[in-house]
Amino acid sequence: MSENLLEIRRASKVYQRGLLTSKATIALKEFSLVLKQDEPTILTIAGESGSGKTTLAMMLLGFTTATTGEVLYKGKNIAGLVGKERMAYRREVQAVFQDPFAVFNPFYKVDHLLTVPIRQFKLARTKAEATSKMEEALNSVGLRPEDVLGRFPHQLSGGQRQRINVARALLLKPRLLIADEPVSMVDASLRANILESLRNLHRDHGVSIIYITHDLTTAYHVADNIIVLYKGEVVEKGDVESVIRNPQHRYTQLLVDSIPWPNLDQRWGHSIRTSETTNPR
Ligand SMILES: Nc1ncnc2c1ncn2[C@@H]1O[C@H](COP(=O)(O)OP(=O)(O)OP(=O)(O)O)[C@@H](O)[C@H]1O
Repeated sequence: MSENLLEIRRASKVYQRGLLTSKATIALKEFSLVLKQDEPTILTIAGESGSGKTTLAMMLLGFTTATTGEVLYKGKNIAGLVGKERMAYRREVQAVFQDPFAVFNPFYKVDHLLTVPIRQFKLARTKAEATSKMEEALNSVGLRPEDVLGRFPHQLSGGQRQRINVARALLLKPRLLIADEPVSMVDASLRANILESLRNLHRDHGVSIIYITHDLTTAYHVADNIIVLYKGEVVEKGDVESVIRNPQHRYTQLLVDSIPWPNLDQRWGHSIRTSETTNPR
């Protein structure tokens, strides 16, 4: 029997009242999920603003804990990981966030973002090995090392910065990548490129990806399966093709219908998915 890479068991997150309100917010309600170790997949978590997507990402990365329920990584509750296991989890579960600028320190050259994990996780024994790993990671996201290394973050485009983030994740050879709106702040012309880097990460290195987005178009191009969240609850799930072509829940229907599919498809569908047709519905 295959061991689970990730299992979320009925996780809920309740934010207690804020300064101006006495109401508690249920950001996520009894959310469950299983990803198998030997079946790498790309799963989209879709939903509009406030549906609980980021709360889920924060929970998976251990930045916030579930109010009830649990998150297990390779069978162990992440809240209880210590020592080597915690280190392995921190290395094997990586994230790429929405704002490609936020993770960079403006005072360091972009190399810093790559050399820190190499040092922290002891990924190379010599400087030459470190350089070759960095170059390999950059090449695999379609960047030429000579174009980006030695530069400061503001000297790069948003698309280049986000691809460096993906390269950083790649360097660590994660088992699971949490990509929270990774292309929503990137120029449309570069989106396909970055999403393709993510798919390559999945295809070539067996990385499972949880792709969090409000945008069903990119989800359709990138993901195998989808879970639709509405106000913290799962309203629909299944393989992305069936859910988008034939949405059952009213909310998913609204999400699908609000998108001008044909135009978006024509522009960058084919490089990412080979089997699609022009209009999914
Ligand atoms: N730290 C917090 N304290 C109180 N309420 C919060 C907190 N973080 C999120 N919430 C609330 O929880 C709900 C879910 O928020 P969350 O950020 O997970 O949604 P989201 O789907 O990621 O939205 P967006 O796409 O806008 O980022 C929202 O109603 C939000 O206001």
